[in-house]
Amino acid sequence: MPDVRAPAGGAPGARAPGPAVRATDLRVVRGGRRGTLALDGVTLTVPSGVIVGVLGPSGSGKSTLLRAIVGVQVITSGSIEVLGLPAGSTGLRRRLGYVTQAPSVYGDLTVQRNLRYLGAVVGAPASDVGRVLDEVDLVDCAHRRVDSLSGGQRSRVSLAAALLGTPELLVLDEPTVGLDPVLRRDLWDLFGRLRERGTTLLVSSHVMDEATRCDRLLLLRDGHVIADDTLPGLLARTGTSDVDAAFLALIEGQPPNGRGS
Ligand SMILES: Nc1ncnc2c1ncn2[C@@H]1O[C@H](COP(=O)(O)OP(=O)(O)OP(=O)(O)O)[C@@H](O)[C@H]1O
Repeated sequence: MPDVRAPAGGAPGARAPGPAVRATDLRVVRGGRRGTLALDGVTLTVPSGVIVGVLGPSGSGKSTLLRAIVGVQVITSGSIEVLGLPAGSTGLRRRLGYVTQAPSVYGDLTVQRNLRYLGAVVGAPASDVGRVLDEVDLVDCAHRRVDSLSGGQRSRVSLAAALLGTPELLVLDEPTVGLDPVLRRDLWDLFGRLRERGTTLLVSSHVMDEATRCDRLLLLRDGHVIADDTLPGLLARTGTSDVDAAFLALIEGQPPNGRGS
């Protein structure tokens, strides 16, 4: 299944008041009853109109948190509200864009046909196809089959699909994996432009230096949020000069498994 997304509803510029996401004491067990406690009492608020970086080591719960926010993850307890509605509500389908780590477009169709099809599914105007191709810098690849593209190009097609309909909240799970430094920079520039027009972005990464491009950071470890702060706030609080060092300083103050704060 491609990205579980939804195009923007309402008039341009009409944004939901209040935070984009509010989670309270969220617990998620993955893999059945005897499975893994992937999120363990997560409480957080994501303000609207900002870029929030969701950072943490592999297995810390980043994807699970994003899945819970877009409503594709069964939660065990707690609550999660997105754009003022319970996560997973039908009313959110047209207001969210979600890009997973897995390919989310059809390999045997051209880029343009994918976008036309996915745009029609979410009710985006036909003119959106040209706009999103331009935004992800894939105009020259419009008529190529997706399975002939490089990995980086393919992930930009998925991102283009998520931009169809101008969603209010974009949830991107490790969108820069496998991209070279130039493409990564271009993508972060695009995220900045999207933020300027009022979109809220939640972007997961385990590349800590991408933190410098975010307005706020959520640091996860073993299913816990160990920091929810701006980068300057985080560095000041930990007396460190980069996110890696801040992360280490935070976990050094915790018991094993990060069950401390
Ligand atoms: N389908 C699943 N069944 C059982 N356990 C799972 C499943 N998916 C994830 N988990 C477990 O849930 C925990 C959180 O995983 P999650 O994928 O959310 O982490 P992540 O921070 O996104 O990792 P990565 O950076 O490697 O993608 C991990 O312990 C993982 O092993």
